[in-house]
Amino acid sequence: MYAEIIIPLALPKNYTWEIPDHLLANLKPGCRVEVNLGKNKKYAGIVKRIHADRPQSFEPKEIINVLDATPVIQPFQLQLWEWLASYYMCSEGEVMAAALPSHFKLSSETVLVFNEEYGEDFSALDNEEYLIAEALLMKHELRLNEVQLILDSSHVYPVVNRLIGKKVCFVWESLKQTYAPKKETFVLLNPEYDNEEKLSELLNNWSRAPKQMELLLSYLHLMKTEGEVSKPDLLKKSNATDAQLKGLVEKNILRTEKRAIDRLHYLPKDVNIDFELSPAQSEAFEKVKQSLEVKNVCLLHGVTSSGKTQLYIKLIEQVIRQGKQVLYMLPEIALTAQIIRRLQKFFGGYIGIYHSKFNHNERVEIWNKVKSGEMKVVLGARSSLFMPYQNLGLIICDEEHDGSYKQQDPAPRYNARDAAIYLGGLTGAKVLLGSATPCLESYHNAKTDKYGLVELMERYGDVKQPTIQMIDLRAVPRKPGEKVMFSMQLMESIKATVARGKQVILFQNRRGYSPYQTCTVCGWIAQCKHCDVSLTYHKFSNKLKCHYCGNIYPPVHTCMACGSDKLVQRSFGTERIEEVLDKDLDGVKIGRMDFDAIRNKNAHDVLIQQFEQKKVDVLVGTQMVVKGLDFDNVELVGILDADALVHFADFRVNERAFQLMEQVSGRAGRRDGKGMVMIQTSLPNHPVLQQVARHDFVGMYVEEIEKRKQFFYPPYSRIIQVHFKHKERDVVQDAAHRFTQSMDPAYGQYLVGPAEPVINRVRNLYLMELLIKLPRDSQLIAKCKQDIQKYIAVLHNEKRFRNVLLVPDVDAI
Ligand SMILES: Nc1ncnc2c1ncn2[C@@H]1O[C@H](COP(=O)(O)OP(=O)(O)OP(=O)(O)O)[C@@H](O)[C@H]1O
Ligand SMILES: [Zn+2]
Repeated sequence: MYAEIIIPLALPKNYTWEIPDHLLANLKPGCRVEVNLGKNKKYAGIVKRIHADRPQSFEPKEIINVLDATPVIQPFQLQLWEWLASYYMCSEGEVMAAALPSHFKLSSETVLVFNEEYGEDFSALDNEEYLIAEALLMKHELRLNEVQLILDSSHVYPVVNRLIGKKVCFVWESLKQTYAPKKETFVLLNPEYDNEEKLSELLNNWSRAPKQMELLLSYLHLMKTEGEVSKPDLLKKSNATDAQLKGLVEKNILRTEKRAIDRLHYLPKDVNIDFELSPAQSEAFEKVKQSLEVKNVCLLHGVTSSGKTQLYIKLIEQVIRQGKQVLYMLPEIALTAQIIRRLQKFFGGYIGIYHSKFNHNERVEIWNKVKSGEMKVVLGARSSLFMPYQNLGLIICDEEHDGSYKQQDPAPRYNARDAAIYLGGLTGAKVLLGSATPCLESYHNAKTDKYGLVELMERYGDVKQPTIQMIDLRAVPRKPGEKVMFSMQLMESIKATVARGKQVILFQNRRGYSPYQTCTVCGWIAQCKHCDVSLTYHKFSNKLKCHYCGNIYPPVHTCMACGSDKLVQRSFGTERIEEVLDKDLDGVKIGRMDFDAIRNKNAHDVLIQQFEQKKVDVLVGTQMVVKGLDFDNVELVGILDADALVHFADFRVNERAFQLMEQVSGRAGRRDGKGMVMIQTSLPNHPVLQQVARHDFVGMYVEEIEKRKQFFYPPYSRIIQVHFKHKERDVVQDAAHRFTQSMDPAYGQYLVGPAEPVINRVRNLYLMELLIKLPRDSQLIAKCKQDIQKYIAVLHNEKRFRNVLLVPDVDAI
């Protein structure tokens, strides 16, 4: 017998291995096996299929070992992988690499790291495990080939697998930045008193220390209302002292525990929904349910602050009461402590968070609990699609328009929203897409009855949509070539808003201090040596940075071309806005939310919390401030440079600009309806700005969809973009033209280009692009994908083009 096995590499096809007789009985699809590839490379691969067809063209090797007694991957997951690989034109191995927590991925290059928490007591280990554990304790980390030297080589993988299972060690993830979760002390009740009888006995027989009793009662109350109790919170709300708490801990009634704030598994498993939907929300809720009875996918188009999240919560409740699981997907950056807390309040310990920035142990723990069915709700970014669900009933894809659902690099370049719909089909789960600004493709699918459509057009609590005011920058005096940062109206409004105790959000989609350093004499612009882009000045670090390749340069004081010192900084980023505000607004607290200020997830959450608690008056930010945040005191939103949003050579430019502006506007006036949005622009009559001014999503849709039809763009066509990269410009250009010629006979009418992109060099590689716009004919699309693969291979056979990188991107955005 033979097995088709997926190994985590970009091989065009899955390889086949022979199954030795003694392993046959234990082998099932979805189990991991240890296999050899080439001379001495070893991998843990996943068995996809067991069959009796001996490969014709090569002599198969034998599987070395079976690592799992039961499958780690279920059939529907294997089907999802297969679909992703074929649809997005990559290998199943690449999907596997993205889908599995590193824990499950072993290869010759794997580094094992000792888990300090395990301690030094190895008495529970067998001989071989003990040998490795000892070596790990001494050396802290070991490569798998070192393990091989210690043990007889045929045993390595199973032993390592057991050690990981016992948490003696874990697999080192080289490229992931480590996420240090914020720790806080939490207070827990000794489980002995979880039982009513015991608890009342304790309380009734209380003799001394009335303060301690009071503290205990506060604890019990907080536990009921909040679901979990942190020490600072408890002491503050009960007006108690540290010593009183210590007393209760010494009596073994309460316990304290230091843990990460977003680890949730200690929460009681309890569903507790204590709010009612408004009439409009109830109507939408019923419609969503009806629609999902007849359709597999429903789009909920609800304006900002209409309470979509509340509606999801009610739906989740129903699904988990039916004993099913729910996946709640959000764009990575929107997965904040704010939304976690909000859901945790209702679903306690039933909810698990799956975040790429959590460490492996936590991720594996959630993986296992989803598999055992203990976890009912998974809140996660796009990779949460890959969890081993048992009984998935519902997938919610919130902010479904968000571009970050599409993975750019590396493969699989999948769109998690679309993959969620496929996953729904495989598992029988219904899919709810939600957004205040759906993407055109989804809205089109809803309008043409492919999806259900439910619209919720009013904000919760009788609150009005924010008023939009255009500020015409052409009327603002300035020096030629200079950009206006603040018009007088905007500055005055900021001051007045803050003076009323209200908060402000300012949006500028550029980080750093200034994106151009230019010479006023000769026009020279500071540029990256490796990329065709101008360098952004960062004042805090006093460096020039390339936002494409990340290279850092010292600041320039004289023009590199003419030597003049007449350099100016044109345009402005968030850092400069913050500086100007700091100078101009006395005593006003400014916060900045962008990639530089928010290096880790923690800083992001801390800033959101400071803003919630009104410790920050004005929040300046990039796209990050746009994503689904719910603040109750924001009155003014300023969009500083709307022109930059509508000036892009891309067919989605208007759709994107509308989404960004409508979403950021939606942060204003969420409680009292007094929200005001000021948009600075020199194009106040631009159609998109007018649509934003009227909150007219449908108007934008009607206008844009017509253009998509006319110019044959999605949703009317399917696009595949082929990227070419090489360090020599003429090689990459010739490669792109040669490739296009080979595609031309069959697909000529669908090809656009090849052409150089606006930024034609990144990281020392010159770029070319070919756009293929195909009719929505699945056979033709499948054939085209095959042909692309074929002609990539043909091109690579030619010596001159051997090292040209060709990357197909299906449904590129
Ligand atoms: N039925 C309700 N009962 C109590 N509070 C509600 C209700 N509906 C909405 N809210 C509150 O109104 C605010 C806005 O709701 P929510 O954040 O769910 O809106 P949203 O539609 O998700 O907005 P956005 O698209 O801007 O993220 C929240 O603070 C929420 O708690
Ligand atoms: Zn660069």
